[in-house]
Amino acid sequence: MDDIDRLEKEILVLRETLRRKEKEIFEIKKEFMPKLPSKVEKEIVNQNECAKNVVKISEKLPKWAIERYSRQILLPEIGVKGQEKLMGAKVLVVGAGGLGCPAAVYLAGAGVGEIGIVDYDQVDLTNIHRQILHSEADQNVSKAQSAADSLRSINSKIKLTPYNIELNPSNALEISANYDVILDCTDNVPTRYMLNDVSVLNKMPLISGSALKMEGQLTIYGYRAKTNQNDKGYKYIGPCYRCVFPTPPPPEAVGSCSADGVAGPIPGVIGTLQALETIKLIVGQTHDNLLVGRLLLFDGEDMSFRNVKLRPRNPECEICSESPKITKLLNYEVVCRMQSKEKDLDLDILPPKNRITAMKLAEALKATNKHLLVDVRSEHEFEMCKLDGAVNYPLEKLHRSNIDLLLKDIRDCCCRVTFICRRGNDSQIAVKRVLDVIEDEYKDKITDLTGGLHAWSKYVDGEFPVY
Ligand SMILES: Nc1ncnc2c1ncn2[C@@H]1O[C@H](COP(=O)(O)OP(=O)(O)OP(=O)(O)O)[C@@H](O)[C@H]1O
Ligand SMILES: [Zn+2]
Repeated sequence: MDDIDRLEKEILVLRETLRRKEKEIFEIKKEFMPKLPSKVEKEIVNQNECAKNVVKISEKLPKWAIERYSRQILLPEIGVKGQEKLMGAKVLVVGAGGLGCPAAVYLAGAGVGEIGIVDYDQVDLTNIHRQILHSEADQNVSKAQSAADSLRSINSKIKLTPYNIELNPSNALEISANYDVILDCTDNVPTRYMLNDVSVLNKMPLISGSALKMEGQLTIYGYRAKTNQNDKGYKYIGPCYRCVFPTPPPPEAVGSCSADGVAGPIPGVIGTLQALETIKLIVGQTHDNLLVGRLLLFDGEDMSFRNVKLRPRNPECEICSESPKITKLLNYEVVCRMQSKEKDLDLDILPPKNRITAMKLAEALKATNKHLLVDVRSEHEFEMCKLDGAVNYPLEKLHRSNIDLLLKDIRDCCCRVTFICRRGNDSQIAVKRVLDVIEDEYKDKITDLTGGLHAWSKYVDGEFPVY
């Protein structure tokens, strides 16, 4: 009996050992088995499903896009949704110059789905210090084409359409209708008014930049936002360009890069910020964060950025009011009384005897050294390059009060006098002013150099710089 008891006890101990060993094996196996969801674990699974939804959205963005644009997708301001919007957006950049080049670089870099670039001009050596999409090898190539080629090398995943044409009232509405946003990167008043009217008529925001000398400006015109009060669903928040500037400025008050100069980084800063505003607008930032109803002023001399409030939207505005007077595009060169393209037009205000060609002047200068050359360009330009022996009387200082000094020079010289400028128009104005006051005996001896220093460089001395 004792033996039976002892054996039964041994079996119990062995069973206990077996259970323990089985538990150990179970614990080891559990590490490699999927967990069964508890209540808490179920919630985690649900969250993961939400995460899966986010992943599902981001699945619209292919791997290459997530990798390529990751640095901006990481920003809460852009994120996956913002990137999708950027990739679906169509932006028209008008002008592939100082502003258009940097603006387009950042738009292409950000992956804006379609970029149209309009410019009628060809690349010139004087452009390259600021128009960063063009290189020396692109001289005389269409700017629109050169810009599109450079942008393609920055981002081959986007659609680029170069328009090697002048945007004008006959084509502007049709071309821009293919886009969501317009960037005004041009340099002339008629085109500014036209782009404003295009923006209002086609209901698309206009990101407007300008840069001259050491200063730049930036704002957004024609910005509309969703509203519930209105059946149409949208209303204007800020002004349009006409609300702020109902009438064009007088032609003489308008400067240009070719006449007044510009430091390359100025349009670089403004064009870059045009791209930033465009990106913010596309990803859906509200007007509080955008330059709507305010103008950003950048002064490159003291490095200040200022915001000034713009005039509010004009309820009587000719184009963006409830009952607009302007319902189609106009002839903006006539309305603004100025040309959109800088053309080498001859003022032709002098009689032929008071004009001399570059070739004739070269012969006359060879024949005698008693020929006074009066250069009426600015002191700056005169310092840049001048004809041998020329004296400088800038046109802006050539008024009745100080013209006497010049008349004395002419009388003392008692020989022929030729007035010179860059293209041959200011020199005619100077000759006219002098002819109006000088004695008759000197009148036949006074001429202007037809076509100015550009003609001198073309017909006499190819080494003379053209700028
Ligand atoms: N209506 C228009 N259609 C197409 N392109 C335009 C229009 N108006 C202006 N542009 C373009 O806008 C660009 C403006 O560039 P930017 O201000 O740097 O001046 P630019 O004309 O290249 O140089 P510069 O004044 O020194 O000769 C130019 O390339 C010009 O050809
Ligand atoms: Zn308006």
